[in-house]
Amino acid sequence: MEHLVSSWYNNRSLPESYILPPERRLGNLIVPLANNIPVIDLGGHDQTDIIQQILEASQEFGFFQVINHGVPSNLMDEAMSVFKEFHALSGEDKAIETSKDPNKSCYIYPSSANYATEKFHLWRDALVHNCNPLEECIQFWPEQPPRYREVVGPYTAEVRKLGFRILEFFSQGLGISLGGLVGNQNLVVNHYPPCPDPSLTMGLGKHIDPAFINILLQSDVYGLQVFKDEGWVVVEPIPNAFVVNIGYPLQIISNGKLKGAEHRAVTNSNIARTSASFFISPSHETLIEPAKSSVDASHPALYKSLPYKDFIAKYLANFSDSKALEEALRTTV
Ligand SMILES: O=C(O)CCC(=O)C(=O)O
Ligand SMILES: [Fe+2]
Repeated sequence: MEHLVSSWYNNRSLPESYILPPERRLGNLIVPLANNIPVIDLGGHDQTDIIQQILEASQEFGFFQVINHGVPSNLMDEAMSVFKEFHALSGEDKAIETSKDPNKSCYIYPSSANYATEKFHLWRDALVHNCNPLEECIQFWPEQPPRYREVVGPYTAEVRKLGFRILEFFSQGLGISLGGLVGNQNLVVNHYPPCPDPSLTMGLGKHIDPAFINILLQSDVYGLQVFKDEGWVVVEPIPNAFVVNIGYPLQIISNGKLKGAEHRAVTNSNIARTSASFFISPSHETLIEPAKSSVDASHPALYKSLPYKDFIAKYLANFSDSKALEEALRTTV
């Protein structure tokens, strides 16, 4: 646990191993606020209209925010509080609280999970655990802070319901049933402590998620950025909203119509930022391929057909190079 950033960062200058290579540095570039990422009201009754808005946002940005989504705001606030309390525990306590499952369905790591081999480290700690089936997983979750399970259990159950509702909108919009293809549902609680020099470091580098969708709880601290039209824009935190982004599998299933948007999380020097990603992913055997409804004579299949586990192997092998990943997944015609 000694490598967790939160275990050692206090009053330290930036260690060399956290400094990005020059071509990846942010410098003093000011990134503008994204003023047109759609905020979709899920409280309305016109399902066709909601589906249309979700599809348009996913085509244009791969990102949208949702409000009136049904997850109680006090549950969101309490979940964020216990996530912060968890990351404030000592390294020793974090080790104890994440070692309850011998099969390691709950774990914590610094940086990118490739700490030993990566060229530079990220300014981030991540707690990961499974969320489904809840009754089975919850016994392996942290018991510190004392309210962790009591709060995060109902929180993940509600976010899961929301996630399946959004997947159903995609299913109707794309003409394919996604609900039956779901496998893993897990929570990743990211923590980015205040950083001595945000211009030289990265919280979470540019990536497209490998899940169907991510339902992200951002705190009120800025840090999430999306790549749009050759530039980065900031996703503004909106009280009580969730950020939803689509991952590569939906880009492939929609035959490139929907966009798995590239995004990253930057650090800041004043205040810690905590975010919680709820990923809904395909099962290992699910064939990730353009849906028949997305392919016709004028829209030939752009992507190969791969079981999700093979998709993941290609994803991991090309993690740091999005062009190489796209090439590895594309058909050769
Ligand atoms: O911290 C954030 O806002 C982004 C998190 C993220 O992209 C991820 O967990 O995949
Ligand atoms: Fe992500």
